[in-house]
Amino acid sequence: MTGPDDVLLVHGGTPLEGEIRVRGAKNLVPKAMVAALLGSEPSRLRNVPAIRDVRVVRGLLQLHGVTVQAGEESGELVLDPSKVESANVADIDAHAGSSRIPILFCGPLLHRLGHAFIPGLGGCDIGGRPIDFHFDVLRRFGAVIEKRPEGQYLEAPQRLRGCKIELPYPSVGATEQVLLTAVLAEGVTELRNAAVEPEIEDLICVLQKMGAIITMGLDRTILITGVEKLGGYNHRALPDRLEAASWACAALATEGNVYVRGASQREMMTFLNVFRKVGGAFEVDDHGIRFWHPGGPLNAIALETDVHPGFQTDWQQPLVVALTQAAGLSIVHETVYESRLGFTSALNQMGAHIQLYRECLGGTPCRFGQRNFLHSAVVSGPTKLEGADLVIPDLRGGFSYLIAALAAQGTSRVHGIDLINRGYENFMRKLEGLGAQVELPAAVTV
Ligand SMILES: CC(=O)N[C@H]1[C@@H](OP(=O)(O)OP(=O)(O)OC[C@H]2O[C@@H](n3ccc(=O)[nH]c3=O)[C@H](O)[C@@H]2O)O[C@H](CO)[C@@H](O)[C@@H]1O
Ligand SMILES: C=C(OP(=O)(O)O)C(=O)O
Repeated sequence: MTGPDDVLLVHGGTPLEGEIRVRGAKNLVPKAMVAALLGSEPSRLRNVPAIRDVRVVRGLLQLHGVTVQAGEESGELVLDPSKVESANVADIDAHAGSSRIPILFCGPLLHRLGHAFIPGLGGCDIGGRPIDFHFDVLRRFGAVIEKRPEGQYLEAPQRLRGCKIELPYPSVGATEQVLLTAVLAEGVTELRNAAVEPEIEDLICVLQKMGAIITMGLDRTILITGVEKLGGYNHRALPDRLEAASWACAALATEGNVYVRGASQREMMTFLNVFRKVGGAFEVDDHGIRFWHPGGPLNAIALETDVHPGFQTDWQQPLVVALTQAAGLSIVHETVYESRLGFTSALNQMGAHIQLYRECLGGTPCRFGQRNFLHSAVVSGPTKLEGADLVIPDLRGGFSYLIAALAAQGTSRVHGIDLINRGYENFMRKLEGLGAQVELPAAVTV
């Protein structure tokens, strides 16, 4: 919801300089919290960022009788699932539209209670984002699913049973759905065409600490041998490679120099290669990565987003802003989400030259080719950006607009900044710490 407090004035033209810290990954932490539901003992999750997706999951867990308390160290949560109980449907429904994580409660709740109610999902509006794979796999385990006006109601008439599954596409969420369901199902589950993103590996580490038996094979195959009971875990969440890359792009686009404490090379190798090809400089040390613009022109590139180990789609939007400053024609082919380039029209209003196409402009024909989706872009640069009135469309698009406004000449009004809190911890404080000229209008109009 946007209101006067949800607008940020950004005075562009100042390079971002300094240091910020990233904590645990948005795309792992809420899922590790859900995993705690499967245990018979408390779990400790460390390196938890203060972002909205964590708050949403905390609320849903508490509704189901899980106590969630702050631990001893900063960013530590202690989750005790010993009194899991059914929650009131109206209370769960209050979380409708808030995040994509509620769908991952299915398996754990079916194991613990024999039933589950899942509200309508939220998440970024970057494509249709169906959940058919999730329900197909849950049915294979033996769940019965009924669509009701207020959401989805699921039952497990008997203990869920392991099965053989092949995903039509290596979906991150559907892979996690299988993992969180198979670990306590009877017998063995074989998952083919699984997603293998670093956050999935980290979730597998969490589950293994709880007592699960999971083997990651070659060729996207995962084997899970169901066990009778799981304990708790003590885990430090892997760092947020998506947030780290966003700050890297902000450093590049503003001709700045930002040290991202906590950023980890291993999970960012594909991004780092692309960053270097574009002309960005970086240096890795034991505690993080420094990103900077080394001076001179940036290079145009051809880029396709893909499932891991390809170029992560969530890196695409911030990088496109940096590409508006590169000399020549860059090609961006978005193959994961059919509508993730709509944010570029506002960049064009700021002076960028970005043309969208329905064709697959990269080397790989994707699921969206020959259909009515503007999913390829040609970015021609470099272009001077001017401040504008911007309305944030989604999480990464929102951060990209901040980058564009910071790189632009003049002042931008960025509306809907609260959306950024869903995945970027303390972004306002971080921006100010890096010297960004930003102010909330409340401070301006008083
Ligand atoms: C909370 C979280 O972790 N979000 C991430 C997760 O989203 P999420 O898990 O929702 O993304 P998926 O990997 O499932 O989606 C990938 C593609 O599969 C399609 N699909 C997916 C499920 C399904 O049932 N049917 C179907 O058709 C989607 O429409 C999309 O085109 O992985 C994405 C891909 O790395 C990231 O961009 C998101 O940041
Ligand atoms: C698409 C994203 O997230 P979600 O799946 O939570 O909408 C994202 O983090 O960029």
